[in-house]
Amino acid sequence: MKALLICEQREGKILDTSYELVAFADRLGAEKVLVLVGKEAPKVDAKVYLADVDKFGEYNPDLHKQVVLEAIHKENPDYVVFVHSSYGWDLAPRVAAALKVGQVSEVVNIVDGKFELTLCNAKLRRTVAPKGARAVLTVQAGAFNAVEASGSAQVEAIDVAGSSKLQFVGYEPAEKKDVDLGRAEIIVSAGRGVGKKENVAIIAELAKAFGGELGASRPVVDAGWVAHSHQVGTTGQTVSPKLYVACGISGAIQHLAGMKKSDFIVAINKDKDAPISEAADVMVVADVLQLAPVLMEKLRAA
Ligand SMILES: Cc1cc2nc3c(=O)[nH]c(=O)nc-3n(C[C@H](O)[C@H](O)[C@H](O)COP(=O)(O)OP(=O)(O)OC[C@H]3O[C@@H](n4cnc5c(N)ncnc54)[C@H](O)[C@@H]3O)c2cc1C
Repeated sequence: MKALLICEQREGKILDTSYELVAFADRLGAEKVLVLVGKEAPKVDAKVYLADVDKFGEYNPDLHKQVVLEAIHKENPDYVVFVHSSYGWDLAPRVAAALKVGQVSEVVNIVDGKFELTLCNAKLRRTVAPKGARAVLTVQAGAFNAVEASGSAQVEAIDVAGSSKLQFVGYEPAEKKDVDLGRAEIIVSAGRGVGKKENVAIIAELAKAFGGELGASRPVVDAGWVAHSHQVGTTGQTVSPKLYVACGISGAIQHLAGMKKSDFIVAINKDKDAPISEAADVMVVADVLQLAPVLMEKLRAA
Protein backbone atom coordinates (compact mmCIF):
# COMPACT_ATOMS: atom_id res chain seq x y z
CA MET A 1 0.00 0.00 0.00
CA LYS A 2 1.35 3.39 -0.94
CA ALA A 3 0.35 6.86 0.28
CA LEU A 4 1.26 10.05 -1.55
CA LEU A 5 1.44 12.79 1.08
CA ILE A 6 0.80 16.33 -0.13
CA CYS A 7 2.82 18.53 2.20
CA GLU A 8 2.53 22.25 2.83
CA GLN A 9 4.91 25.12 3.45
CA ARG A 10 4.36 28.80 4.02
CA GLU A 11 6.94 31.34 2.90
CA GLY A 12 9.73 28.77 3.05
CA LYS A 13 8.72 27.14 6.34
CA ILE A 14 7.46 23.58 6.15
CA LEU A 15 4.28 23.29 8.16
CA ASP A 16 4.22 20.86 11.07
CA THR A 17 1.11 19.27 9.61
CA SER A 18 3.32 17.80 6.87
CA TYR A 19 4.94 15.69 9.58
CA GLU A 20 1.46 14.75 10.82
CA LEU A 21 0.82 13.28 7.36
CA VAL A 22 3.97 11.18 7.78
CA ALA A 23 2.62 9.96 11.15
CA PHE A 24 -0.68 9.15 9.44
CA ALA A 25 1.05 7.06 6.75
CA ASP A 26 3.12 5.26 9.38
CA ARG A 27 -0.04 4.42 11.35
CA LEU A 28 -1.63 3.15 8.15
CA GLY A 29 1.42 0.99 7.51
CA ALA A 30 1.77 2.53 4.06
CA GLU A 31 4.87 3.20 2.03
CA LYS A 32 5.12 6.97 1.89
CA VAL A 33 6.13 9.34 -0.86
CA LEU A 34 5.90 13.08 -0.27
CA VAL A 35 5.13 15.98 -2.58
CA LEU A 36 5.90 19.60 -1.79
CA VAL A 37 5.74 22.79 -3.75
CA GLY A 38 8.46 24.58 -1.86
CA LYS A 39 12.13 25.34 -1.53
CA GLU A 40 13.45 22.61 0.72
CA ALA A 41 12.28 19.04 1.22
CA PRO A 42 10.86 17.93 4.58
CA LYS A 43 13.35 16.08 6.78
CA VAL A 44 12.16 12.53 6.39
CA ASP A 45 13.58 9.18 5.27
CA ALA A 46 11.44 8.89 2.16
CA LYS A 47 11.23 9.99 -1.43
CA VAL A 48 10.13 13.61 -1.82
CA TYR A 49 8.99 15.21 -5.06
CA LEU A 50 9.93 18.87 -4.82
CA ALA A 51 8.37 21.41 -7.18
CA ASP A 52 9.78 24.91 -7.42
CA VAL A 53 7.65 27.34 -5.44
CA ASP A 54 9.01 30.26 -7.46
CA LYS A 55 7.55 28.70 -10.59
CA PHE A 56 4.30 27.31 -9.20
CA GLY A 57 3.55 29.92 -6.56
CA GLU A 58 2.81 29.59 -2.84
CA TYR A 59 -0.59 28.45 -4.02
CA ASN A 60 -2.16 28.08 -7.41
CA PRO A 61 -4.93 25.51 -7.70
CA ASP A 62 -4.32 24.86 -11.41
CA LEU A 63 -0.56 24.41 -11.20
CA HIS A 64 -0.41 22.64 -7.84
CA LYS A 65 -3.04 20.20 -9.12
CA GLN A 66 -0.86 19.45 -12.14
CA VAL A 67 2.13 18.85 -9.86
CA VAL A 68 0.13 16.42 -7.71
CA LEU A 69 -1.30 14.63 -10.76
CA GLU A 70 2.20 14.22 -12.18
CA ALA A 71 3.40 12.68 -8.92
CA ILE A 72 0.37 10.36 -8.93
CA HIS A 73 1.23 9.36 -12.50
CA LYS A 74 4.78 8.51 -11.43
CA GLU A 75 3.92 6.71 -8.19
CA ASN A 76 0.50 5.11 -8.71
CA PRO A 77 -0.44 5.49 -5.01
CA ASP A 78 -3.44 3.89 -3.30
CA TYR A 79 -4.09 7.03 -1.26
CA VAL A 80 -3.47 10.68 -2.03
CA VAL A 81 -3.44 12.40 1.33
CA PHE A 82 -3.89 16.09 2.11
CA VAL A 83 -4.15 17.98 5.38
CA HIS A 84 -7.70 19.16 6.11
CA SER A 85 -6.50 22.75 5.82
CA SER A 86 -7.55 25.57 3.52
CA TYR A 87 -4.93 24.22 1.07
CA GLY A 88 -6.34 20.68 1.30
CA TRP A 89 -9.98 21.82 1.23
CA ASP A 90 -9.31 23.55 -2.06
CA LEU A 91 -6.92 21.16 -3.76
CA ALA A 92 -8.08 17.68 -2.68
CA PRO A 93 -11.50 17.76 -4.41
CA ARG A 94 -9.89 19.11 -7.58
CA VAL A 95 -7.50 16.15 -7.60
CA ALA A 96 -10.28 13.67 -6.74
CA ALA A 97 -12.43 15.02 -9.58
CA ALA A 98 -9.53 14.85 -12.05
CA LEU A 99 -8.88 11.22 -11.02
CA LYS A 100 -12.63 10.43 -10.89
CA VAL A 101 -12.18 8.83 -7.46
CA GLY A 102 -13.95 9.35 -4.15
CA GLN A 103 -12.76 11.61 -1.37
CA VAL A 104 -12.88 10.87 2.35
CA SER A 105 -12.68 14.13 4.28
CA GLU A 106 -11.46 14.92 7.77
CA VAL A 107 -10.01 11.60 8.88
CA VAL A 108 -9.30 11.66 12.63
CA ASN A 109 -8.22 8.07 13.25
CA ILE A 110 -7.47 4.74 11.64
CA VAL A 111 -9.27 1.66 12.95
CA ASP A 112 -8.44 -1.73 11.43
CA GLY A 113 -7.25 -0.03 8.25
CA LYS A 114 -10.49 1.95 7.94
CA PHE A 115 -10.89 5.68 8.40
CA GLU A 116 -12.67 7.24 11.33
CA LEU A 117 -14.52 10.53 10.82
CA THR A 118 -16.47 12.68 13.23
CA LEU A 119 -20.06 13.78 12.83
CA CYS A 120 -22.71 15.68 14.79
CA ASN A 121 -20.20 18.32 15.95
CA ALA A 122 -17.71 15.60 16.82
CA LYS A 123 -20.10 13.95 19.27
CA LEU A 124 -20.21 10.75 17.19
CA ARG A 125 -17.72 8.90 15.06
CA ARG A 126 -18.21 6.70 12.03
CA THR A 127 -15.81 4.44 10.20
CA VAL A 128 -15.61 4.34 6.43
CA ALA A 129 -13.60 2.38 3.89
CA PRO A 130 -13.25 3.68 0.34
CA LYS A 131 -14.70 1.27 -2.23
CA GLY A 132 -12.40 1.99 -5.15
CA ALA A 133 -8.77 1.01 -5.59
CA ARG A 134 -7.69 4.59 -4.97
CA ALA A 135 -8.99 7.43 -2.82
CA VAL A 136 -8.21 10.99 -1.92
CA LEU A 137 -8.15 11.69 1.82
CA THR A 138 -7.93 14.78 3.97
CA VAL A 139 -6.60 14.32 7.50
CA GLN A 140 -7.67 16.54 10.39
CA ALA A 141 -4.84 18.70 11.68
CA GLY A 142 -3.83 17.61 15.16
CA ALA A 143 -5.39 14.15 14.91
CA PHE A 144 -2.02 12.42 14.42
CA ASN A 145 1.02 13.48 16.43
CA ALA A 146 3.65 14.83 14.06
CA VAL A 147 6.78 12.70 13.72
CA GLU A 148 10.04 14.43 14.49
CA ALA A 149 11.57 16.29 11.55
CA SER A 150 14.63 14.09 11.03
CA GLY A 151 15.99 12.01 8.21
CA SER A 152 17.33 12.65 4.78
CA ALA A 153 14.91 12.69 1.92
CA GLN A 154 15.62 11.32 -1.51
CA VAL A 155 14.67 14.45 -3.35
CA GLU A 156 13.47 14.36 -6.93
CA ALA A 157 12.61 17.58 -8.72
CA ILE A 158 9.21 17.60 -10.32
CA ASP A 159 8.23 19.91 -13.13
CA VAL A 160 5.12 20.21 -15.23
CA ALA A 161 4.11 22.36 -18.14
CA GLY A 162 0.96 24.21 -17.33
CA SER A 163 -0.65 27.56 -17.39
CA SER A 164 -3.11 29.31 -15.17
CA LYS A 165 -5.08 32.49 -15.29
CA LEU A 166 -4.51 32.73 -11.55
CA GLN A 167 -1.50 34.26 -9.93
CA PHE A 168 -0.53 34.11 -6.27
CA VAL A 169 -0.23 37.70 -5.10
CA GLY A 170 0.69 37.43 -1.43
CA TYR A 171 -0.57 36.91 2.09
CA GLU A 172 -2.53 39.60 3.84
CA PRO A 173 -1.61 39.91 7.52
CA ALA A 174 -4.54 39.41 9.87
CA GLU A 175 -5.90 42.47 11.62
CA LYS A 176 -4.20 43.30 14.88
CA LYS A 177 -6.02 41.44 17.64
CA ASP A 178 -7.11 42.66 21.03
CA VAL A 179 -5.50 39.58 22.55
CA ASP A 180 -2.45 37.53 21.55
CA LEU A 181 -3.23 34.02 22.74
CA GLY A 182 -0.13 32.71 20.98
CA ARG A 183 2.06 34.41 23.59
CA ALA A 184 -0.12 33.77 26.66
CA GLU A 185 1.35 31.53 29.37
CA ILE A 186 -2.04 30.82 30.92
CA ILE A 187 -5.30 30.52 29.01
CA VAL A 188 -8.69 29.86 30.57
CA SER A 189 -11.24 29.04 27.87
CA ALA A 190 -15.01 29.12 27.89
CA GLY A 191 -17.02 26.49 26.02
CA ARG A 192 -20.69 26.07 25.24
CA GLY A 193 -21.05 24.47 28.67
CA VAL A 194 -21.00 27.94 30.26
CA GLY A 195 -24.55 28.25 28.98
CA LYS A 196 -24.98 31.92 28.11
CA LYS A 197 -23.14 35.09 27.20
CA GLU A 198 -23.37 36.57 30.71
CA ASN A 199 -21.51 33.54 32.13
CA VAL A 200 -18.50 34.15 29.89
CA ALA A 201 -17.75 37.09 32.20
CA ILE A 202 -17.26 34.57 35.05
CA ILE A 203 -14.70 32.65 32.98
CA ALA A 204 -13.01 35.93 31.97
CA GLU A 205 -12.76 36.80 35.66
CA LEU A 206 -11.33 33.36 36.38
CA ALA A 207 -8.76 33.90 33.61
CA LYS A 208 -7.80 37.18 35.27
CA ALA A 209 -7.49 35.53 38.68
CA PHE A 210 -5.09 33.02 37.11
CA GLY A 211 -3.18 35.93 35.54
CA GLY A 212 -4.04 34.61 32.10
CA GLU A 213 -6.07 35.36 28.99
CA LEU A 214 -9.58 34.33 28.01
CA GLY A 215 -9.90 31.73 25.27
CA ALA A 216 -13.04 30.20 23.79
CA SER A 217 -14.36 27.32 21.75
CA ARG A 218 -15.98 28.01 18.41
CA PRO A 219 -19.65 27.84 19.46
CA VAL A 220 -18.99 30.57 22.01
CA VAL A 221 -17.53 32.73 19.24
CA ASP A 222 -20.21 31.78 16.69
CA ALA A 223 -22.87 32.79 19.21
CA GLY A 224 -21.24 36.22 19.42
CA TRP A 225 -20.40 35.85 23.12
CA VAL A 226 -16.72 36.73 22.53
CA ALA A 227 -14.64 37.97 19.60
CA HIS A 228 -13.03 35.53 17.16
CA SER A 229 -9.58 36.63 18.35
CA HIS A 230 -10.23 34.47 21.44
CA GLN A 231 -11.07 31.31 19.52
CA VAL A 232 -8.80 28.31 19.97
CA GLY A 233 -8.75 25.54 17.38
CA THR A 234 -8.30 24.75 13.74
CA THR A 235 -10.26 27.79 12.64
CA GLY A 236 -8.98 29.88 15.51
CA GLN A 237 -5.57 30.09 17.10
CA THR A 238 -3.06 27.37 17.89
CA VAL A 239 -1.78 27.88 21.41
CA SER A 240 0.76 26.22 23.68
CA PRO A 241 0.57 27.92 27.08
CA LYS A 242 2.04 26.53 30.28
CA LEU A 243 -1.49 26.08 31.62
CA TYR A 244 -4.73 25.64 29.67
CA VAL A 245 -7.99 25.47 31.60
CA ALA A 246 -10.94 24.27 29.50
CA CYS A 247 -14.26 25.25 31.08
CA GLY A 248 -17.34 23.47 29.72
CA ILE A 249 -15.54 22.35 26.56
CA SER A 250 -16.21 18.83 25.26
CA GLY A 251 -12.87 18.37 23.46
CA ALA A 252 -13.83 18.11 19.80
CA ILE A 253 -10.86 17.34 17.57
CA GLN A 254 -10.98 20.84 16.04
CA HIS A 255 -10.56 22.37 19.50
CA LEU A 256 -7.92 19.88 20.63
CA ALA A 257 -5.86 20.60 17.51
CA GLY A 258 -5.47 24.15 18.74
CA MET A 259 -4.48 23.49 22.36
CA LYS A 260 -3.21 19.97 22.86
CA LYS A 261 0.42 21.13 22.87
CA SER A 262 -0.22 23.07 26.10
CA ASP A 263 2.17 22.01 28.87
CA PHE A 264 -0.59 21.27 31.39
CA ILE A 265 -4.29 20.92 30.68
CA VAL A 266 -7.06 21.15 33.25
CA ALA A 267 -10.59 20.40 32.10
CA ILE A 268 -13.66 21.34 34.10
CA ASN A 269 -16.67 19.45 32.81
CA LYS A 270 -19.89 17.99 34.19
CA ASP A 271 -19.40 14.90 32.04
CA LYS A 272 -16.54 12.68 33.20
CA ASP A 273 -16.55 10.92 29.82
CA ALA A 274 -16.23 14.08 27.72
CA PRO A 275 -13.50 13.51 25.08
CA ILE A 276 -11.39 16.29 26.60
CA SER A 277 -10.60 13.86 29.44
CA GLU A 278 -8.23 12.06 27.05
CA ALA A 279 -6.15 15.22 26.55
CA ALA A 280 -6.43 16.59 30.10
CA ASP A 281 -3.75 16.16 32.75
CA VAL A 282 -6.40 16.88 35.37
CA MET A 283 -10.11 16.35 34.80
CA VAL A 284 -12.35 18.13 37.30
CA VAL A 285 -15.87 16.73 37.15
CA ALA A 286 -17.95 19.69 38.29
CA ASP A 287 -20.35 22.41 37.25
CA VAL A 288 -17.94 25.13 36.18
CA LEU A 289 -20.35 27.86 37.20
CA GLN A 290 -20.30 26.54 40.78
CA LEU A 291 -16.58 25.81 40.83
CA ALA A 292 -15.32 29.06 39.27
CA PRO A 293 -16.24 31.39 42.19
CA VAL A 294 -14.65 29.00 44.71
CA LEU A 295 -11.53 28.73 42.58
CA MET A 296 -11.30 32.51 42.24
CA GLU A 297 -11.56 32.98 45.98
CA LYS A 298 -8.73 30.48 46.54
CA LEU A 299 -6.57 32.07 43.84
CA ARG A 300 -7.05 35.56 45.26
CA ALA A 301 -6.26 34.36 48.76
CA ALA A 302 -3.10 32.58 47.61
C1 LIG B 1 -14.47 22.85 9.92
C2 LIG B 1 -14.67 23.00 11.40
C3 LIG B 1 -13.81 23.81 12.10
C4 LIG B 1 -13.98 23.97 13.48
N1 LIG B 1 -13.11 24.77 14.16
C5 LIG B 1 -13.21 24.85 15.51
C6 LIG B 1 -12.27 25.62 16.27
O1 LIG B 1 -11.37 26.26 15.74
N2 LIG B 1 -12.41 25.64 17.61
C7 LIG B 1 -13.41 24.95 18.27
O2 LIG B 1 -13.48 25.04 19.50
N3 LIG B 1 -14.30 24.25 17.56
C8 LIG B 1 -14.24 24.17 16.21
N4 LIG B 1 -15.17 23.47 15.52
C9 LIG B 1 -16.35 22.98 16.25
C10 LIG B 1 -16.10 21.67 16.98
O3 LIG B 1 -16.36 20.58 16.12
C11 LIG B 1 -17.05 21.55 18.18
O4 LIG B 1 -18.37 21.69 17.75
C12 LIG B 1 -16.77 22.59 19.26
O5 LIG B 1 -15.40 22.61 19.60
C13 LIG B 1 -17.60 22.26 20.49
O6 LIG B 1 -17.47 23.31 21.40
P1 LIG B 1 -17.74 23.10 22.95
O7 LIG B 1 -16.84 22.03 23.46
O8 LIG B 1 -17.68 24.43 23.59
O9 LIG B 1 -19.28 22.64 22.98
P2 LIG B 1 -19.92 21.24 23.22
O10 LIG B 1 -19.34 20.20 22.34
O11 LIG B 1 -21.40 21.43 23.17
O12 LIG B 1 -19.49 20.85 24.71
C14 LIG B 1 -19.97 21.48 25.85
C15 LIG B 1 -19.39 20.74 27.04
O13 LIG B 1 -19.73 21.43 28.21
C16 LIG B 1 -20.05 20.49 29.23
N5 LIG B 1 -20.92 21.21 30.18
C17 LIG B 1 -22.21 21.60 30.02
N6 LIG B 1 -22.62 22.33 31.08
C18 LIG B 1 -21.55 22.42 31.92
C19 LIG B 1 -21.32 23.05 33.18
N7 LIG B 1 -22.27 23.78 33.77
N8 LIG B 1 -20.10 22.89 33.76
C20 LIG B 1 -19.12 22.16 33.18
N9 LIG B 1 -19.29 21.55 31.99
C21 LIG B 1 -20.46 21.69 31.35
C22 LIG B 1 -20.72 19.35 28.50
O14 LIG B 1 -20.61 18.15 29.25
C23 LIG B 1 -19.91 19.32 27.20
O15 LIG B 1 -18.81 18.42 27.32
C24 LIG B 1 -15.03 23.30 14.16
C25 LIG B 1 -15.89 22.48 13.43
C26 LIG B 1 -15.72 22.32 12.07
C27 LIG B 1 -16.65 21.41 11.34
